[in-house]
Amino acid sequence: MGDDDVVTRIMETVARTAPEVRRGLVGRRSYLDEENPSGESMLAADDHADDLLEDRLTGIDGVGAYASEEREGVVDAGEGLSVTCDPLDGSSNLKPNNTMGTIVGVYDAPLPAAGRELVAAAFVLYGPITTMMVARGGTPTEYLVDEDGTREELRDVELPEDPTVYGFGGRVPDWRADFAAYVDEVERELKLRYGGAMIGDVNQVLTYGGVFAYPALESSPNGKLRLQFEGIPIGYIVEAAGGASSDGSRSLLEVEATELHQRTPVHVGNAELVDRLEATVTR
Ligand SMILES: O=P(O)(O)OC[C@H]1O[C@](O)(COP(=O)(O)O)[C@@H](O)[C@@H]1O
Ligand SMILES: [Mg+2]
Ligand SMILES: [Mg+2]
Repeated sequence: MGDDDVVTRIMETVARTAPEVRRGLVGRRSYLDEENPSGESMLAADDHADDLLEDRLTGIDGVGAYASEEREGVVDAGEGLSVTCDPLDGSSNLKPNNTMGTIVGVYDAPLPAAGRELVAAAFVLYGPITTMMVARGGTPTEYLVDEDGTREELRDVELPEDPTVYGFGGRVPDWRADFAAYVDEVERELKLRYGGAMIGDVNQVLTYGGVFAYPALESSPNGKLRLQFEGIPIGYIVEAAGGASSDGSRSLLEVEATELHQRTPVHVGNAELVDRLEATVTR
């Protein structure tokens, strides 16, 4: 099977697993007595989604490695492409029954790998309906995911030219002065839409235009989000939709990946808003 067919199988498999992940949320809203490699508490739902995705994705002929936010090392699955997952992005939203997602990256290289090695990226959004966004070279396509995991193509996604929304993570007193100055400008022009799951917040930016950031913090100079599982796939999708991504000084796709669980500041959205961010903050 050529790499292109393997990517197709990966995307079909993620879609087929999505309704199972969604059904598995029920009854898994409690925290385990465990931390993930980033030192964060894990919900039973994080663990369950990770196990499901690992099982299904490593079963594909042509997938050689699986890694996720929820496990320390890389699972060896033989020869082939490397798949990364954030099995549940925004899982602290499960308790208040709010939006969450699954983020997937496909790399043609051993992990950790930089953005230039990415061949496709996708996310599933568990909102009022289940949708999936897939980017593999061209403009991203949004799909509706049915209850049996089949996909119906909805639209090609390009960022609207007139942005309207913003959402920024982290506690405001923990923001650096340069980022706070940028926010001061942006909030005069756009309206706040922050839901606490990057995937939901980024999808609002893809829909309405604007900017999402989880910036460098005083207490955490590399921010919160993970480059491999979150930053690179989301940067790739937003850039494919005509927008831009940045760690504060360069595209997220240009950041070197030295550790599997390394963190990075994440800023994505309309190019003009990301350019202005880069001109305002120092990194
Ligand atoms: O609770 P905070 O600090 O606002 O963090 C929210 C951010 O953390 C995340 O939940 C991190 O992702 P995980 O849920 O996959 O750990 C993002 O989705 C979100 O943008
Ligand atoms: Mg996440
Ligand atoms: Mg997660």
